[in-house]
Amino acid sequence: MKQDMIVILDLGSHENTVLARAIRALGVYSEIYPHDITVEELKKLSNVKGIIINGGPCNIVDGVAIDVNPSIYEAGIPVMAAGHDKATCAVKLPQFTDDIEAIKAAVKPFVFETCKAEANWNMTNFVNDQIELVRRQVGDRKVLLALSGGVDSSVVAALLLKAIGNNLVCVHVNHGLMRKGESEDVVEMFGNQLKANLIYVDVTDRFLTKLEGVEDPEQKRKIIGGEFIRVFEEEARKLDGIDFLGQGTIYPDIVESGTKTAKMVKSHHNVGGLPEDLQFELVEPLRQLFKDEVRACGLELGLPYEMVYRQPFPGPGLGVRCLGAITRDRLEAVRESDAILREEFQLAGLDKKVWQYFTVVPDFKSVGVRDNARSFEWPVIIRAVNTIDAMTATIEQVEWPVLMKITDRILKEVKHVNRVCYDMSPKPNATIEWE
Ligand SMILES: Nc1ncnc2c1ncn2[C@@H]1O[C@H](COP(=O)(O)OP(=O)(O)OP(=O)(O)O)[C@@H](O)[C@H]1O
Repeated sequence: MKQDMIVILDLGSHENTVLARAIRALGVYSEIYPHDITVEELKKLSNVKGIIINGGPCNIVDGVAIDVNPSIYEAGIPVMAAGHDKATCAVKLPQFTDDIEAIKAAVKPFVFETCKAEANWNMTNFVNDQIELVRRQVGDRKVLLALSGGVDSSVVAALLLKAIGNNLVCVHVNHGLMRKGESEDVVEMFGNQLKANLIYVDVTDRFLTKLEGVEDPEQKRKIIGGEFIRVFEEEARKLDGIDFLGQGTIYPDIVESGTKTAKMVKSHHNVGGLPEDLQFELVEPLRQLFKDEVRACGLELGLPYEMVYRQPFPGPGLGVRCLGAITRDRLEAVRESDAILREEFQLAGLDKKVWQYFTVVPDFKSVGVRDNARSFEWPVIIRAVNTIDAMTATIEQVEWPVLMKITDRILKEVKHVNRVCYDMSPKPNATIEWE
């Protein structure tokens, strides 16, 4: 890492990541470390230009107020504290809020005037650094990567491809629960255009057979996740001489699973659950990036806008939008109606505005009329929500004519459907997904 860095010491603030993002938005790289880091550990990090002690409400751990190692004040690195009265440094600020612009303004003088940090954090430098680091780590050995077509694994794939070319082996599993055209796009982009070493496995029948008659959402998720690992494992065992596993781990995954004051510890993002005898060393080139930086990195690597700004998609795919026990006809209805919704949202310019939008097909029918005769068919439910952090969500107020056009197309083009509804429920009380 050649870039200058401001180190944030986590003293129980909820805003550590906002602070890190604010500093990075100023063009200076920043990372969060536990409050009790030692001077020796600090000195091992490259190019540390300054330290910000970030105090906050969670600074009592197991009944004891935590504090930084006093020797860090003597490390010869400028120190600033926010929301920490006991700090013994010259610059002290009140506790930060989550307003990124306000934080940027507050820390700017410290970062540039006191620490003399250079604004050299940008994606061109990052990509060049990572290519060098990956080459150093991997040498001429091989890396296996599970490539979903999602933002994270796609950006990892593009980066590793630049770094090690055909020593990267990508595996894309089509479990039959992908959106329309999604697996085809992965093959087109990575297989045909970028000429990656791509193994494409279509295991639709295997997944749908496993899922037959399974109604419980948790059970469905478990089967899909478990079966995915089995398929991936089978493919991995067929290959020779793979030492590394590429992963789309990003910085929030690291922070959430690693800080000492965090109340909620989430498990590390990975292709978890691989058997122990399949031992790989990990290659995680995005582990320093926030999601918006991952997207910027993808663009820097030349991936198309639609791919890096793809809306979030649940791991179990359309499986949790085909409610109850999955059947092929309803799965097809979800896939086709979702494709129509995406097309029409794009035409109306809503694809760049709405955070997540999709359709759901429940496992009950209603009475309708088709060709002058009674019909008994499925409804399609449209959902379009906005959120900042996925903890709460509001409903997009889609213009009536857009909804009418989508409804009209779904009723005409999607088989076995006679009704379209719009889900008006915010989170809470509803969740974003139905299952
Ligand atoms: N169908 C698939 N084929 C190959 N790999 C997959 C598939 N689904 C998931 N993966 C792998 O599992 C990882 C975690 O999947 P998850 O659905 O949680 O995606 P994510 O965290 O949104 O990441 P991504 O943006 O890469 O999809 C992915 O990054 C990818 O490596």
